[in-house]
Amino acid sequence: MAFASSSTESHVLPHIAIFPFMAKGHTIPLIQLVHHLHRRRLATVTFFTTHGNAAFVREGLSGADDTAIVELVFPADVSGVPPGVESAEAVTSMASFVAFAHGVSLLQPQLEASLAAMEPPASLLVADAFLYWTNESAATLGVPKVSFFGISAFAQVMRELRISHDPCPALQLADVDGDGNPATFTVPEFPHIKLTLEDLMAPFGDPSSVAPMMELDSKLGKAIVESHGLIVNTFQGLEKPYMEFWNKHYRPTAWAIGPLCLSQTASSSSGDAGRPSWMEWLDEKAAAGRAVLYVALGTLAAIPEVQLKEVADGLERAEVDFIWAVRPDNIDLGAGFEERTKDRGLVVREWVDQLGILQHQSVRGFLSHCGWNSVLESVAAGVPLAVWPMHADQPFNAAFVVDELKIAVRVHTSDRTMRGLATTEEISEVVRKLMLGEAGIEAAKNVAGLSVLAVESVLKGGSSWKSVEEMISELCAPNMHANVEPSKEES
Ligand SMILES: O=c1ccn([C@@H]2O[C@H](COP(=O)(O)OP(=O)(O)O[C@H]3O[C@H](CO)[C@@H](O)[C@H](O)[C@H]3O)[C@@H](O)[C@H]2O)c(=O)[nH]1
Repeated sequence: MAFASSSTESHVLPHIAIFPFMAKGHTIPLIQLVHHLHRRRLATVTFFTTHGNAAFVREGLSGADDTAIVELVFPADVSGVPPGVESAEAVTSMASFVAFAHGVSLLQPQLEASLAAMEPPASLLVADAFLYWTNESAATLGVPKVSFFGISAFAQVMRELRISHDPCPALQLADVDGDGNPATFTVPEFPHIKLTLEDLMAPFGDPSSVAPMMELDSKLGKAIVESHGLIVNTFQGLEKPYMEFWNKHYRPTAWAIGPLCLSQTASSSSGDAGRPSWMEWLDEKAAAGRAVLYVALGTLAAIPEVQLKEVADGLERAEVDFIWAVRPDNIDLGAGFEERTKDRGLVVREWVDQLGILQHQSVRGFLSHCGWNSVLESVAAGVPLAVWPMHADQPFNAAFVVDELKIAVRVHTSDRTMRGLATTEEISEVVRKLMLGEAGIEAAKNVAGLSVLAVESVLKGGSSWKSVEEMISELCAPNMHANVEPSKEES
């Protein structure tokens, strides 16, 4: 228990090495974790990245100024990875995502050399589950290792239950019902949860990539099991049943330490750049008593232009006020769209402070692809969602926020697959339901309650506040170095 509650400088602080996967949605929460550790003086941190990602990381870490940043050299000539690509956002298909994850694994010798030279030695390595090979590095150097995966406890549990029940063959043979709805699998352990084949297979991307993605998935699943712990960016008030289920049936021990987005103070997230023009635009909307929809569809999925034009038409038809953080920045949203909607809408083609936008008093709804960070930020800000899952863990998140938490309405594609088109009519209808309908009012009421719990969990004495301390206390104890084999006992 040497490092518990180390709020004074008289302790020798543990030294934590943190290595995120090179994708914004995976790096941002670990940057936020550094701010948390820094603010509470719980540890000193060395943060690993590559040259191509260093500017983003340095900006994110400003304010946590005693953090050491180590820049590794991303390997050149990785088959299937375009030259110069060092972040998953630039990867355009699941096949190249697998190649990219392999390219990242080639950083192993550099990581190990750096860890071996670290002074003082690392007390703990926190690494993304996509960096499955870091288990071996940590074991070689005698350092305990914690996995971070960035998904919800719900998705983490559903991922395991999918493996143990394997309902996919039966669902493949099942017919759609008379209304065209796909067959569902009822999760026996949580009978209120119903999942479709699409929900279960979307984590592996388009059908042609299923085999290599499953192989990667099993490597990272094994790496999680063989870690000394699992960090989950969530909080008990949101996901208690799933955290308890995980800790009862699976290993390693999982700690709920979020929402990490609330760890980053305003000064560390907005820098010195002053108030951006879109925040001033939102101020004007608030002054005029207008409710604004925020639209952002993630950093990873490359959404075809034809689909984004449907979104634009849908927003125009819905006649709601909106701010849309669109990407890629050069996308064409259709002739005259921005001009025709300029009194109601604002299209932003830069990186924005998403949490800042969601926390703005004028923002009353979020049309999201349902990435877990976006969901948590929306919950933290008390903003109800319209969710349109596209791949990875997103369909699990959508089922959770729509069916269980009742804080969101669902966007459906015309063929009910993740790759199908969400039409102008669908976008318009769902957005109006969220911003103007009964469903939106109900979702807003529910999310407001969760927002209070989110804030409480990260305040002094809150469940996430305590979990961070417990994790460090348990894993950075001096005797961990004598025996870093994770327990093989089934719990
Ligand atoms: O202009 C922008 C755009 C994005 N963000 C932030 O970028 C993050 C995006 O994360 P998320 O909403 O989770 O989306 P993805 O980047 O798509 O996340 C990937 O990683 C997540 C965590 O593992 C998964 O849940 C998703 O399915 C996966 O696509 C959030 O913190 C946003 O606030 C900004 O701050 N400014």
